[in-house]
Amino acid sequence: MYYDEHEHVIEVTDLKRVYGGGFEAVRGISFSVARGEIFALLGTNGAGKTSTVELLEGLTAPAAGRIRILGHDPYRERAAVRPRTGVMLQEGGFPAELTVAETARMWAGCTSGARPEAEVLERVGLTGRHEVRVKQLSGGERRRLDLALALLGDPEVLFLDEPTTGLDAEGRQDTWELVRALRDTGTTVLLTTHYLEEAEGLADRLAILHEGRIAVSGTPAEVTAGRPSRMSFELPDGYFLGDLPPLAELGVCGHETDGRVVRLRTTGLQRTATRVLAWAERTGVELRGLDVRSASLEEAFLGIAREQARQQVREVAA
Ligand SMILES: Nc1ncnc2c1ncn2[C@@H]1O[C@H](COP(=O)(O)OP(=O)(O)OP(=O)(O)O)[C@@H](O)[C@H]1O
Repeated sequence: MYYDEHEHVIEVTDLKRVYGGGFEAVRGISFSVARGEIFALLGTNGAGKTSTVELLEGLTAPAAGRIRILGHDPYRERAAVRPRTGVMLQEGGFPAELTVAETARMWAGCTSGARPEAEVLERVGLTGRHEVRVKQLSGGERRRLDLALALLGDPEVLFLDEPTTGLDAEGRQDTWELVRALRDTGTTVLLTTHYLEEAEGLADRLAILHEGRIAVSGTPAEVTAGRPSRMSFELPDGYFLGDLPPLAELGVCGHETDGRVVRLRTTGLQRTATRVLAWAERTGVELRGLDVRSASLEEAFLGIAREQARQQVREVAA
């Protein structure tokens, strides 16, 4: 694996983006990505992911702050940066009448040092679809074509904006494997995604954006550390939450019930699970749909949204 934590291929400092009318979509964010690292930008809808990625791609100049891609300003020094980067946009927008092969050929014509089209189409699993028109491709196949075009120039830095949206489970796995293989040969990857399991499984480090700011960043383990784990189950007829041992004794820090379904949050999963199961055994009840999961990015994500909502309520009340 090629990974050099000292060589920052992407450096972002105090970045801001302001749209017409003065709306601040990106409000002073900073992060860096090392060579050979996969970095994921996550966030709620409208958090500012696409607005950030567009700045990194040099499509427009920031309102404030500094970006360096491979040591260059991607907007002012576009000619130095562009040939070394690959960009997979959310909507490729290719002519619908062209075939897959024609599209790749056209794109290769605009790409310096392009790899052979057939090789790149094979990498993304589009072999056998060369003569199909773009308009006849499924949504997932279109995403694969978008990815193939981003890879044509054998880029050092790859920007992927929601690369697996529209792909089925197998297509998603294939894309993840390909992205990992690229990373392992030294490609630096910055991706945005709505799928938390994608970031959890793929990213070396990530940042969760919320309303234009980075709410939390780090490795997936760092981001989930300290977040509660979850346990849920269904009680049999005639049993209620109050029949369980006291929640404090179970080490529970939060709970919800919905009829007989009980959801517990805990920072001591082993203790909680052991005591709940011991109670079930003693009482002779079967806990249906038993589900126990460690702290996950989903919990971190929901926690951030909850904290921000509470903050807003406090601000309105003040
Ligand atoms: N051209 C524009 N003019 C004004 N506001 C914009 C423009 N483009 C985006 N915005 C606003 O900026 C904010 C950030 O949008 P952005 O598309 O970057 O978010 P995102 O995190 O990529 O969201 P999503 O997950 O929904 O794609 C949103 O409030 C959006 O409405």
